[in-house]
Amino acid sequence: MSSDLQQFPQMLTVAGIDSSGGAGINADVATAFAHHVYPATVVVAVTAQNTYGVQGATLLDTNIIEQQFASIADDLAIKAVKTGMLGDREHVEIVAAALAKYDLGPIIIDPVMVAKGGAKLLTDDAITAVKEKLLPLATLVTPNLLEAQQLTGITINTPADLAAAARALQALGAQNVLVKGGHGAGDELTDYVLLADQSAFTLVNPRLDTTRTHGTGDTYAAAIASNLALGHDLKTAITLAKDYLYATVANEIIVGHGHGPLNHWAKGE
Ligand SMILES: Nc1ncnc2c1ncn2[C@@H]1O[C@H](COP(=O)(O)OP(=O)(O)O)[C@@H](O)[C@H]1O
Ligand SMILES: Cc1ncc(COP(=O)(O)O)c(N)n1
Repeated sequence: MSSDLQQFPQMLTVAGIDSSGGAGINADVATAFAHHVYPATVVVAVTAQNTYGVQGATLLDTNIIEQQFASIADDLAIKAVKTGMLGDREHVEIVAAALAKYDLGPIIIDPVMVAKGGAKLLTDDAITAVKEKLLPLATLVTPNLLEAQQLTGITINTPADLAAAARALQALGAQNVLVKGGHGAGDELTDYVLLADQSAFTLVNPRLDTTRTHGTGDTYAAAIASNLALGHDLKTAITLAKDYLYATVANEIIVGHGHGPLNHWAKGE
């Protein structure tokens, strides 16, 4: 049973733990399980948070982060990796170095900067490191509108701005770009995808009237990584992930009293 072909599909999430279970690594693990994909984890940060906000965060020692990567790379057969909360410049650089060192399959970079409640999950001085060290490694980068603006310096008001920002992210080194539209105005939310071959498409869905959106970005990127680990091509992986994400928002579960978590079981089985 040593052949790679016989290995169960495996993905890796490199991110922070959310004590309330709805975002970060917790969301990624739930998403991978829902896709019948085995999740491994490199814990970068531990947060104290709930559906009201983030009450505390600690970044782990960089040595144990490097060791987690080495342990996983020595044994598992990771077919796709995603990153989430990385905290500060030093941790962005450690993670980028490990992603460059090991072959973990396609790399999905979710450039998490600010939590739904407004807490900063990435220091300002780390943004340059994200641009210079992480984006050149990215098979796909998945910023929300605010993150796309921060990374490119382009203010996004129109579809033309959105396309320009996606092109600018490609110019920074990301092969493919998904700008998420959850922070947009109006009744419809539009995600914009620019692929490596320069083709572009949008994914449009109605805005659901809910505050239970804690962990949407993490869940989306983890679903894409899971679909890639299952062998889907990138466009299919994104499209299937969007359907999954929509179902997790549409089929509410009641947990907590603020921005509640998603229903990761929404697709059944
Ligand atoms: N209220 C909502 N109804 C339906 N889809 C939503 C809602 N809020 C967010 N989403 C979807 O979740 C995805 C991620 O949302 P977004 O807020 O842009 O990113 P992030 O969670 O990283 O801040 C997007 O595809 C967006 O369409
Ligand atoms: C550990 C961790 N990682 C990521 C997020 C972002 O999730 P959201 O934007 O939905 O609050 C979070 N709140 N906590």
